[in-house]
Amino acid sequence: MEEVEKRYGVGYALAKKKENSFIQASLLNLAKERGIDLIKIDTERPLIDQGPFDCVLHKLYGDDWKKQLDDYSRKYPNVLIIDSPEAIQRLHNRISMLEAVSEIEFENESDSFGIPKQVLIYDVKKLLDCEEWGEVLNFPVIAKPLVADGSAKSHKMSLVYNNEGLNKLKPPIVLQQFVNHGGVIFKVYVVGKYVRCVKRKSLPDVSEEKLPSLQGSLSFSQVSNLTQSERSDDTYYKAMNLEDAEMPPQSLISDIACGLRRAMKLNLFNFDVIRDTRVGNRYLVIDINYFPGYAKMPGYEKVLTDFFCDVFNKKQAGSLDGQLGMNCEKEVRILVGNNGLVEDEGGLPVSTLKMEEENGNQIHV
Ligand SMILES: Nc1ncnc2c1ncn2[C@@H]1O[C@H](COP(=O)(O)OP(=O)(O)OP(=O)(O)O)[C@@H](O)[C@H]1O
Ligand SMILES: O=P(O)(O)O[C@H]1[C@H](OP(=O)(O)O)[C@@H](OP(=O)(O)O)[C@@H](O)[C@@H](O)[C@@H]1OP(=O)(O)O
Ligand SMILES: [Mg+2]
Ligand SMILES: [Mg+2]
Repeated sequence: MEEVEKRYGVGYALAKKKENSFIQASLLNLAKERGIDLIKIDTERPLIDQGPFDCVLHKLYGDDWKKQLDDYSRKYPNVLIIDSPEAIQRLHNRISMLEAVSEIEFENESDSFGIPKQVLIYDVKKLLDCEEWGEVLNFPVIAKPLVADGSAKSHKMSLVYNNEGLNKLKPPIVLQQFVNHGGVIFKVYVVGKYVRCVKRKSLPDVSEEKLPSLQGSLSFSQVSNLTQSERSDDTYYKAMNLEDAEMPPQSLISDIACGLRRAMKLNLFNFDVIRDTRVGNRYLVIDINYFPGYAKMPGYEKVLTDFFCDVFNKKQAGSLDGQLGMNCEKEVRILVGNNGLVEDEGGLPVSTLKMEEENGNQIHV
């Protein structure tokens, strides 16, 4: 008798905008060819009445969705929820988000990494009382909403040059040291053990000489997500040349990616890194996002399909326990290049790195 190929169902629950960008025919077709069916979860109906799926992929907010996932896991203990809502939750707060960076164990002699100095401001009184935070931070600072819940409001930032610029801010906010970084940000996309680093344009440096002449503050939102035409209207960004920017060391990026994946127990995220121009070999993680815009990576279809195949192969081999293990494989492919949003160089693989990680007892994907 002919053996029937086993097929796997991945249910996805995404906001409309995300669904429109991520769920492309090219992804659906490639996954299908490899035995994986991506099936839309109807968020208007109870999750518990749908499927059962082998895996649930999701980016939705709120307690109701979390409860639905919990109930689903109870009913179908074998379903893989990628990723766990509890693990995703820490990325919804800009303090707990960056605490993950300090949980990375890491040895790298030539480069260092960390996060910018930052202070949590809950009320206007503390905000205007510069003595409260002035010992930690110097102007310019960036004010970021504490909550990162995917709303437009949560992306509204201000670059604050002086006391006058503080007046418009609405706590709770995180005041973060603005660090000159040459106008280039590195976005590192992680999909399980796969890591890709791309360059994007960022805020330009603020010179110490110019600082006294700058007025109040500058409001902005998702600068590194602007399209070419949106940006070219703005003289602000014209001076920067992305091609000239040197990439960060690959070993450093892969160490941080593996470390964050393990510390956060997340498989699908990206993080933003800047290089402190004053120090040169010091890198700072400034933001971590759950399930970012993968569709902007050329070839994302294969990356995601490989990831699903890995997960299901391991599941079939009985080496997954319903939770995805977080150890990095010894081989981590790092693709370094620009991505489609800016000047696209196709992101060809430049090296295969050997990692010194022991796999230990944990299961890994
Ligand atoms: N500490 C910092 N020093 C210098 N520039 C910074 C700093 N923090 C943020 N920026 C700039 O502000 C931009 C937005 O900050 P951040 O990434 O925290 O916001 P976000 O809205 O969460 O972004 P995303 O769209 O990636 O989710 C960064 O891409 C970078 O250009
Ligand atoms: O669509 P979403 O709401 O998930 O938007 C995410 C966006 O991806 P998109 O490109 O698909 O819009 C991401 O862009 P890149 O980092 O990949 O450039 C980043 O801005 C996230 O912070 C956003 O997530 P949020 O913080 O708002 O939850
Ligand atoms: Mg960011
Ligand atoms: Mg963000």
